[in-house]
Amino acid sequence: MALETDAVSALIRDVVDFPQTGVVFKDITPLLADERAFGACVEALADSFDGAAVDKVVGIEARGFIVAAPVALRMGAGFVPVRKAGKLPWRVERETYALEYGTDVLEIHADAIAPGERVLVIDDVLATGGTASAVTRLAGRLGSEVVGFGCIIELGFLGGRSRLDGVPAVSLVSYP
Ligand SMILES: O=P(O)(O)OC[C@H]1O[C@H](OP(=O)(O)OP(=O)(O)O)[C@H](O)[C@@H]1O
Ligand SMILES: Nc1ncnc2[nH]cnc12
Repeated sequence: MALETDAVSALIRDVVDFPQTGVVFKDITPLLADERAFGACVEALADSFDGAAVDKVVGIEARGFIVAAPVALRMGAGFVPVRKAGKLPWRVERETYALEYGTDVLEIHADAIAPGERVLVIDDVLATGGTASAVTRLAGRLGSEVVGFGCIIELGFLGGRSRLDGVPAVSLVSYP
């Protein structure tokens, strides 16, 4: 069944000047609260990478976890968390990155993905692409291949797709 994009975008709320002046924040909490629309997004993302032989789905703290974990289960793939600095208990690989409203540090467990495994990265939003490209570098350091990137919302005017180094990217609702 085709995703009803208009119904999904009607459940995304614009919050002006959050978390800082000049940013229009895309709030997905109304979408998450609608099980039909949320489920349709999960299904659409999983279906988009159906033939990609994905071993692991990587999700990014915090909002990315909400989307990536159900996508992983639906695809029959394992889930791997990428977390903000200092949250993971085991040995980590680390990347500093910039995003629309600041800089941050992301970490992944050094043994979370086996060399050669095929990885799908799932997040809620693609904005500048800083987060997605940092995660791609982390996965690459573990010797895995990033075969796709999927998200609910793409802020096209911030150009994030161009930072994905040709990794096939799918977004469900795009703001050009
Ligand atoms: O393409 P970018 O410019 O990197 O922005 C996209 C990222 O920004 C948001 O995360 P944020 O760091 O705000 O964290 P949160 O999920 O904890 O709210 C969003 O969930 C993406 O991960
Ligand atoms: N404008 C925005 N809204 C929601 N999440 C974001 N992550 C980066 N930019 C964002």
